[in-house]
Amino acid sequence: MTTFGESHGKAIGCVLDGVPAGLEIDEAFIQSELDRRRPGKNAYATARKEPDSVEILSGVFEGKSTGTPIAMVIFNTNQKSKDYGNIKDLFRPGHADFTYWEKYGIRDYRGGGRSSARETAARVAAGAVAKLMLREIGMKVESGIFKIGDVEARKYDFDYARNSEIFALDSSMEQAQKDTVLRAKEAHDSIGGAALVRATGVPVGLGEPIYYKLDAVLAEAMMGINAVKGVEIGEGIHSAELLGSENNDEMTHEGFLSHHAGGILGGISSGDTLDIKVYFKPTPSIFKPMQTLDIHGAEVTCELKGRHDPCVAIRGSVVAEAMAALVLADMLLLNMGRKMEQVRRAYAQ
Ligand SMILES: Cc1cc2nc3c(=O)[nH]c(=O)nc-3n(C[C@H](O)[C@H](O)[C@H](O)COP(=O)(O)O)c2cc1C
Ligand SMILES: C=C(O[C@@H]1CC(C(=O)O)=C[C@@H](OP(=O)(O)O)[C@H]1O)C(=O)O
Repeated sequence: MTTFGESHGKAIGCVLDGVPAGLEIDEAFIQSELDRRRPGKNAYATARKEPDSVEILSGVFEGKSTGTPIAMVIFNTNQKSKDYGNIKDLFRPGHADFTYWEKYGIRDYRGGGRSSARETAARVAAGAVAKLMLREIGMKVESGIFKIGDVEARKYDFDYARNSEIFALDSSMEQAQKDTVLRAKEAHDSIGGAALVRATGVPVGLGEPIYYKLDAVLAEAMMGINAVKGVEIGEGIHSAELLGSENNDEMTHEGFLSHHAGGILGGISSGDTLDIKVYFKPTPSIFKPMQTLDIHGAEVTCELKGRHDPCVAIRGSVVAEAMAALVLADMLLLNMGRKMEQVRRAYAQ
């Protein structure tokens, strides 16, 4: 996948290459995935209202993939770029303004340009196609928010079906998480959070033993999402506190007796459910005055306008799902023909 476009430009989109021919492309499903990530839906998201209607430009004929690049476009409709005039010459603390300016010497300051997570809509469109492919072989990728600020769900048991309201299932926990977001928002501030991405139906054998380990590739894909600051697989950093006897997943004919490895051993999927925790920092653009520098090097106060998410983890979790689906789809294709019997079968006369 490659993406293009800026937050306040004409459009954003993606080109997805390598999709096998003959995959049924359910456009309604792709749109429904975009609707889950779409901004402007509720009090927990940025107020920027974008329909995020996706249009397929190529690679699909009579409802099926043709094996050629699938290009998709989403037009921007609600930029309100005037609100960003006051950040033209200054660097928002915590955002990419400073580094883009230093690196390129030119910056589309309207809503962060290319550094805005508006771009992630295109990833969700591509991820939806990957999900369609995974679906055909019984794989599913879902996510839920397990932590907002210090409000953390103890058991990660989400109602994935309510996928536009992705908080913990436990209703008192969900309320506490929602209250935490609204409190931060009312204080003109923002709050961090974390999502659990879960893939089920994953076959044994995805991921390469050394250079393209499944956990390494997933971590790179997750860290490539705006505002992601940490990724854990399975027990993750907590495993550093455990004894081997506590952390090992013992095996029986019924399967693994526990789930600390998170579905990956030696960089290769074990056939167990895949568990990836993705940690998002708080939204950098907040409505409290902050000290910063301008492009001339003067110390100035940054007072922001514009429309921003109070907690990026909520919509970010949908992006994390898309990235996981893309990685898994890649790994499925990479895993073809790794045994001579598969090669013989594929080329049998
Ligand atoms: C779904 C999503 C929505 C986001 N919304 C905002 C936002 O409204 N305002 C903002 O300042 N940052 C937002 N961010 C985060 C910035 O895009 C990100 O912090 C910025 O590009 C700097 O990159 P870094 O945090 O990875 O260093 C969002 C991130 C995601 C994943
Ligand atoms: C528009 C979206 O989210 C945006 C992500 C974002 C950022 O800095 O990441 C900043 C805000 O928009 P703008 O680029 O206009 O400042 C958010 O509204 C979207 O997700 O579709």
